[in-house]
Amino acid sequence: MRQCLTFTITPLFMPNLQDGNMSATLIKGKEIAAQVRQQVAVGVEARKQKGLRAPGLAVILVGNDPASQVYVGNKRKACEQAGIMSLSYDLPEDTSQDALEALVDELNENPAIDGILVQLPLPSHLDADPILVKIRPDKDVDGFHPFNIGRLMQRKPTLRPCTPAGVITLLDSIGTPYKGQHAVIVGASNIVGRPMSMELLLKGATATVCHRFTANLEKFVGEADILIAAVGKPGIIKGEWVKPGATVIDVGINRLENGSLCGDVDFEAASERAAFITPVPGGVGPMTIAKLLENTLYAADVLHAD
Ligand SMILES: Nc1nc2c(c(=O)[nH]1)N[C@@H](CN(C=O)c1ccc(C(=O)N[C@@H](CCC(=O)O)C(=O)O)cc1)CN2
Repeated sequence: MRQCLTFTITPLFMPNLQDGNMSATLIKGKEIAAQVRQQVAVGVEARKQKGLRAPGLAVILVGNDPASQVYVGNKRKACEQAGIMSLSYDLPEDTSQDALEALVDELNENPAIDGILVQLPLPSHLDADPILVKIRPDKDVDGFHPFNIGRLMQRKPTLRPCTPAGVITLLDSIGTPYKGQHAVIVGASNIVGRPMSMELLLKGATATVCHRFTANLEKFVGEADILIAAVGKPGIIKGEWVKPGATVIDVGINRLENGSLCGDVDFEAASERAAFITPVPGGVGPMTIAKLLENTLYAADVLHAD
């Protein structure tokens, strides 16, 4: 029986009920992510005390996508702060499929590496699927490999996709009851929407996934006790659609022309109706990185314990 690493997150807030007017309480993902990262740092230090090596993460970036460069830079910095050894591979835009797959093969065999991460999206001439399948499932700290997705489907999650796992930690932090609640996920991507629906099912919520062919999105959004917006279109969720008292988790990170970031939800209007809401930036994004570190420590402690 494999051991399971569980961390406790301290709630950071109380509901915000002022003069009978509901204005949503902010779920401060950045602060919760800092707690998770601190707990990972403690776990890494405990390994060192036992004379074990630091967990190792290989981070592969292909090309020059500016957003990916920011995310990868933040992942490497977070590794350093937690005491995780990170190996950086910054490959040119014209890297071939064969070269990338050969690098994954090499890292699969490297005993100092517990996790391999290929930053997405890849340049358009590369096919991500065969590369992600090549990563050994026990080193797949992104949780994208069919084996790890299958484990999640079977209620036996091992390495869980980082963003949905981070959303669950945020929902747990506010004491979400799940059972009897209707969770509506808008967006059906492999990275977020689909695994998010599985995570919420495992928690006992009734999960509905909406996508680009869904007729009457407003109706589904209006029925959501837990609303997860993961589309990547600024303001696609109107504030007045939100069910009063709902929990709104905005996974969308959209960069506007003026350089500022916004989510998929019309934040101001939704805050008037929701009980809890995540901001963008400072909500789900930092949790993705915190969960990556948690997965890397789990791979080292549990999957590579021998
Ligand atoms: N291999 C992967 N590729 C991608 C993933 C992933 O989980 N694995 N997810 C996204 C991007 N992503 C992680 O890589 C990611 C996105 C956003 C953030 C974040 O912290 N955002 C900040 C704002 C940062 C900024 O200034 O732009 C926030 O929301 O506060 C972290 C990770 C796609 N690719």
